Amino acid sequence: HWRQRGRRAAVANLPGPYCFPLIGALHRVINLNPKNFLKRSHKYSIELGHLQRVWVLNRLMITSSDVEFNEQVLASQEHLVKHQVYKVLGQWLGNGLLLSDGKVWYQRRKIITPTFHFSILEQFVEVFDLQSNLCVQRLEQRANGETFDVYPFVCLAALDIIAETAMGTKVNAQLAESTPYANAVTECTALMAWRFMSFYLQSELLFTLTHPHLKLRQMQLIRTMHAFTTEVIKQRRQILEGMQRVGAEQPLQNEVGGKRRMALLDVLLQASVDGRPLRDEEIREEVDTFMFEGHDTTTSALSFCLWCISRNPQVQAKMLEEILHVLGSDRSRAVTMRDLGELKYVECVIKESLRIYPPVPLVGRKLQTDFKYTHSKFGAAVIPAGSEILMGIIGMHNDEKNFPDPHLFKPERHANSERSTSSFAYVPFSAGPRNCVGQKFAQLEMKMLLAKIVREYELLPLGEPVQAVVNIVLRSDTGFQMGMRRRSQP
Ligand code: HEM
Repeated sequence: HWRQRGRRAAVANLPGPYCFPLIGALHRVINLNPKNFLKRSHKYSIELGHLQRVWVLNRLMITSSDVEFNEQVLASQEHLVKHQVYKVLGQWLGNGLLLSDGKVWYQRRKIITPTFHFSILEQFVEVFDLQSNLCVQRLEQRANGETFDVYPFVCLAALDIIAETAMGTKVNAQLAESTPYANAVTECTALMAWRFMSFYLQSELLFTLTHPHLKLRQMQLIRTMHAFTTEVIKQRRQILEGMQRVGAEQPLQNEVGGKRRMALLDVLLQASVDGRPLRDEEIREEVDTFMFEGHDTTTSALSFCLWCISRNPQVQAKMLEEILHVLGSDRSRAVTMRDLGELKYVECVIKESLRIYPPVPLVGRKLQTDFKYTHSKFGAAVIPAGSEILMGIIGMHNDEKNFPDPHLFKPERHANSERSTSSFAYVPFSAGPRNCVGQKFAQLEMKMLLAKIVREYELLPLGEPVQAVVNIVLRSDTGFQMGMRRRSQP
């Protein structure tokens, strides 16, 4: 119902770049790429402030690293539809929780939230423990004091972990005989990350027309992944039905190690919406979403965190002291959920790394209805329906108004969770109704891997510094370079 003139008047209270007739500020977005995105956004933010209106063609974008504004968007129960940029992932993830909206999202969120219950996470800690041991073992080849990139090691560990917990199936990403599925997940993630940051490659049509061979490859990869998850679901459903027929109390048995352990998939198989169970295709969308969201983000988080630790020897020493105190030095003892709960300083280290390098640096919404807000500087106003809102998590986290000396790595900031500013100034997992369902899962997984790696190896400040780039999730253009040396056994 908004006419162009009305839309302009509605946001006239906000600053923004000069907009040419018809094209608007196209010049500002057309040559954005993963490498220059963060620098440019920072520069624009200094020039014009944290909250801006940007017209591109007839699209109205509100870019905001303004805590007051973002709090109202994130906390809203109404403005939950994702920005269209996420559509790049659509052919792989379908209507999974990350991309869906409306009733589908609401119903699935209700089913999925309890899958991350404490008692289920506790079983996953066993998977974290065993897969982290494997990661530590694989790092041995690099513990020679020479520079290397830790990213591939962490990525495969994260993939193994999410596959085993989400599907109850091993994909052996960390072993030599990795499955085609695991390879397809990593290749497809990289391909989509590349498309994500290009203004025109986000469109499926333009991508197909300009890169037909890559489109074909993308289709092959998606086919491989869908075939695999579909088969896992089918087998798991058969087992479940078989067990239910014989009336077993604990219906599912994990084929690995003979332990009874639920997978996220099992919860989905047993769930129903409006009295009907979820169809295999719907379940597949959720499993695929976990596989993507659950490995790419944690890989980014862990890689940046390890890099920060390697550059801050005092932090590392303090971590080691806590780890040895809580876990001891006996490598054969399994680390439990309770142990992880006691690693308070490690938790602060993770939080600080997520502050400086949030794996999801920005989140976007597309307004379906008008968004009314009030702001201490811009007053009470409305952003018209149809507008796009891009919220810079990384901008808020690195703003000195929210965190003094924002570039300093200071885990102590988080020690006594006192905060002078709004809790919405620190949102690595987003906030409000569409926050991350996997937050607890991710924190436990990270604690386990970091604690085991730091207990075994000293991380050395070798190689180039990280250079953050936005590739769906935050990555580093220079990799995550460091050295490692085995610690003498205490
Ligand atoms: C350090 C690791 C992680 C970070 C920083 C992170 C961050 C986020 C953020 C910021 C969002 C909101 C995205 C948006 O609004 O566009 C989100 C959503 C989501 N995350 Fe995570 N995440 C992490 C790990 C995980 C893991 C391990 C899982 C699954 C096991 C997971 C599953 C999801 C799902 C399903 C959503 C969509 C929720 C919804 O829209 O209702 N995440 N995550």
